[in-house]
Order: sequence, then C-alpha cells, then structure tokens
Amino acid sequence: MTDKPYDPSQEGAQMSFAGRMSYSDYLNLELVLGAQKPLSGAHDELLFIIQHQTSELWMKLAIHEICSAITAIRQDQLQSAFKMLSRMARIFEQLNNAWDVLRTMTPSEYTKFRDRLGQSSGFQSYQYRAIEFLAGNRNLAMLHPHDHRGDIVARLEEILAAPSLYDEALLLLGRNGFDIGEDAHRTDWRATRSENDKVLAAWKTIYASPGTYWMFYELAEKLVDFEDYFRRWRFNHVTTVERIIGLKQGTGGTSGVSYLRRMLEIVLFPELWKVRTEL
Ligand code: HEM
Ligand SMILES: N[C@@H](CC(=O)c1ccccc1NC=O)C(=O)O
Repeated sequence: MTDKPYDPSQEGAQMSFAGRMSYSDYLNLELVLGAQKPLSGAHDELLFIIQHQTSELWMKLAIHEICSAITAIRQDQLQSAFKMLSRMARIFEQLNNAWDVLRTMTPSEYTKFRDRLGQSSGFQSYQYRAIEFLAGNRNLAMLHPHDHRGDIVARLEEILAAPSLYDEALLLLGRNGFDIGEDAHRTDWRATRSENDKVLAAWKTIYASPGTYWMFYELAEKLVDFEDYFRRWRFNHVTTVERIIGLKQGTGGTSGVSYLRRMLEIVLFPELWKVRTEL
C-alpha cells in the first residue's frame, strides 16, 4: 500500500488566503519581484540587477541601524548602540559575501549589456553616500550627482546638518570628562573635521585602561570593526571591478579602478587607527 502524499493542512497549515494577509501581501513581493527590468537580452543582466537591488536593501537597513546608533549614543544608551553597531558590521559582511556571486560574471558576459547602462553608476547611489555621511566621511562634492533630485539632496543635507556617528562618539567622551579640544566646540557638522591630538590622547587613555573605561573601549572597538568591514567592501569592489572591466573608464565618468583605489585611502575614524601605533 502506498502512503498518501503528506498534506500539511491536516495539521493546521492555513491554505486559504482569500481576505487574509498572506506572505507575499506582507512582504509586498509583487512590487519587489516586479522591479527587475533588464534592458538587454543578456543572460547576466538579471544577476547584475539583483546584486545591486539586494545591496541597496541591505544599505537601507544599514542606514536604519546607523541612525538609531547615533541617537542611542547621543542619549548615553551605549548598550543599544553596541547592538546596532554589531549589526552594521554584519550587514557589511553580508554585502562582502555577495561579491562571490557577482564575481562569476566574466568580462565577456558584462560587455554584452554594459553599453545599456549609459552613464548610470554606483557613484550615484544616494544610500551609499548617506552611509558615508552618517559615518563621518563628508565629501560635499558627492552631493552633486543628485542636484536634479531635490528630495534626495534634502535628505542628504539633513544628515549633514547633524553630528555623524564618530562626532557623537567624540561628544560622548567630552560629556564624560575627556578633553576632546576643538571637537567639543564644533557647530558646522557639514565641514570635514580635522584630526585632533586631544582626541588621540583620549582614546590612548581608554585603550591603556580598558577595565576603567570599558564602555568607551567597547564603543571604540565596535567602530573599528565597522570600518574594517567597510574597507573590505571597498577592496572587494575595486578587485571585482578590475577583474570585470580592467582599467576602463567608469560609466559614471571617473577613471574607474584608479578612482576606486583612491577611495581605499579614506579613513572614517582616524584617531582610532592612529592610537594603535601609540600603545
Ligand atoms: C560589474 C560590477 C561592477 C562594476 C564594473 C563597477 C564599477 C564601478 C566603477 C568603475 C565605479 C567608479 C565610478 C564610475 O566612474 O562609474 C564604481 C563606483 C561605485 N560602485 Fe560599482 N561596480 C560594480 C558593481 C557594484 C555593486 C554590486 C555595487 C553595490 C551597490 C556598486 C556600488 C558602487 C558604489 C557605491 C560606487 C561609488 C564608490 C565611491 O564613490 O566611493 N558597484 N563602480
Ligand atoms: N560603473 C560601472 C557600471 C556599474 O557598475 C553600474 C551601473 C549602473 C548601476 C550600478 C552599477 N554599479 C556600480 O557601479 C561600469 O563602469 O561598468
């Protein structure tokens, strides 16, 4: 005698969703899964689109976490900030692992649809710029690709009007009796801050006695962790780009690989890296 095929409804699985919210209703899947619109017939274009869309979704979450981490630090709620910062690092790890999928696309496959991209480029990713601005890398020139979109410029300007993640970490040290010099008196958050020896000395004190300053020490390490994963993302990007387009100019108009190599030099939390040499 053959067994009847297993029917999960017999143990209660809901099978009727007329008038009820289903999985795809909740996740708005029609919108998400209907948003891939390849412009060519090339097999690999779907990979390219999905890779970018999923990256942008993870970036959306990263922005949500970093904004809440900034607020938590401002309110001296360091434990919740730590949770969000740990998640940030994990999100970047996720983005880093995703390069393994894109790396399977060869130059021959990419050239089949590259022309169709026009002058669009990741250089115009406003969520990527938001993450950089929120973290503390505030290069105002990066606002201009969005000049035609007042709503995006307004959102980025709103970020630039407030202290960055690193600024908030420094203000926290200031509130707790550390001399952070110039950084205690800043009013213009748009301007790129300069490195500051007093801040370096404050981190040095913290790293010299972790037990005494555990919360600040833990915050410092979470920030370094985040920057470490961010650097790996930049490195994976430039290596994948060189592997796929060599030294060609970018569709966004930059020199391509040499521009991206220059971006590898960006340091988000300079005194936290410098302090290592001093210990
Ligand atoms: C075939 C794969 C890729 C190639 C060939 C490529 C190429 C490039 C190039 C040449 C640039 C420099 C700007 C330009 O002139 O276009 C750039 C920038 C950028 N790309 Fe990609 N990219 C690829 C995949 C990705 C992916 C998957 C993401 C994820 C969202 C991404 C995000 C970015 C971002 C955020 C920038 C700006 C970086 C900065 O200004 O520091 N790219 N890309
Ligand atoms: N800049 C790339 C094109 C590119 O990668 C791209 C194009 C449109 C949307 C996202 C992209 N990804 C990252 O730059 C290139 O020069 O081939």
